[in-house]
Amino acid sequence: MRKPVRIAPSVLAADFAKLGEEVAAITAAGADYIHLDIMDGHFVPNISFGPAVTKSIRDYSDKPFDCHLMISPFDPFVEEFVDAGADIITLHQESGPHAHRSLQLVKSHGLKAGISLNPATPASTLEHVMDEVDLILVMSVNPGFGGQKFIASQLDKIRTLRSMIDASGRDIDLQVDGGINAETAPLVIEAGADLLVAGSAAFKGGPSQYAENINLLLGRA
Ligand SMILES: O=C(CO)[C@H](O)[C@H](O)COP(=O)(O)O
Ligand SMILES: [Co+2]
Repeated sequence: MRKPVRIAPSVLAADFAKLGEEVAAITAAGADYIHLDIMDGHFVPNISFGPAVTKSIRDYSDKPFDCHLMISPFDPFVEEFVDAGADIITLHQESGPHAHRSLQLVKSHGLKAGISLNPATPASTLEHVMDEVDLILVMSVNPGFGGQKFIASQLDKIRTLRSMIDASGRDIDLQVDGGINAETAPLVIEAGADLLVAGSAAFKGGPSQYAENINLLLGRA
């Protein structure tokens, strides 16, 4: 049976000068997870923030911290994110040669382990790690920046992954990230996604708009 669709607002689009308050406000507005985009200026062409900032905002929400690590190497930083209060840590399939080992490393800390695919990476690359993953993240933009346009070719990949997850019989979240708004959210949900990341569309208009933004994305408006 399909899980209810949930929302993980990305704080990349929040006001960084008041990040704690922003996290509290988006939690109160109905966020299911808090999505944290970690960028290193090496794996992706942008730098965001790291474990120290993650830890500093941990107490502003009681929702799971969903850490999307766009970094290479990945393994040496896992423990710092565990200590910072991460609940889910997602690596990129493309960020190193040992994804299976990296997933096991995350799980060895008792956390949920996710794996993400860039737009050019096929679903089939996950065939042999299905037993290790708790979350699969389909990037519907090239990672590195918020506010980009949704890449429609990823809908087929979402459908393929939905079939792979259903066939596995395992409880795996199917997350989509990048360019999610009121127009694209229904498309990815129809294709099989059950966890939506939204940065710009969740945080637009300031705190008074956050609940309305989330309701719109989840089709409740
Ligand atoms: O991982 C990301 C970028 O690499 C972000 O989570 C994503 O881009 C969210 O921003 P938006 O909803 O504005 O596209
Ligand atoms: Co992200």
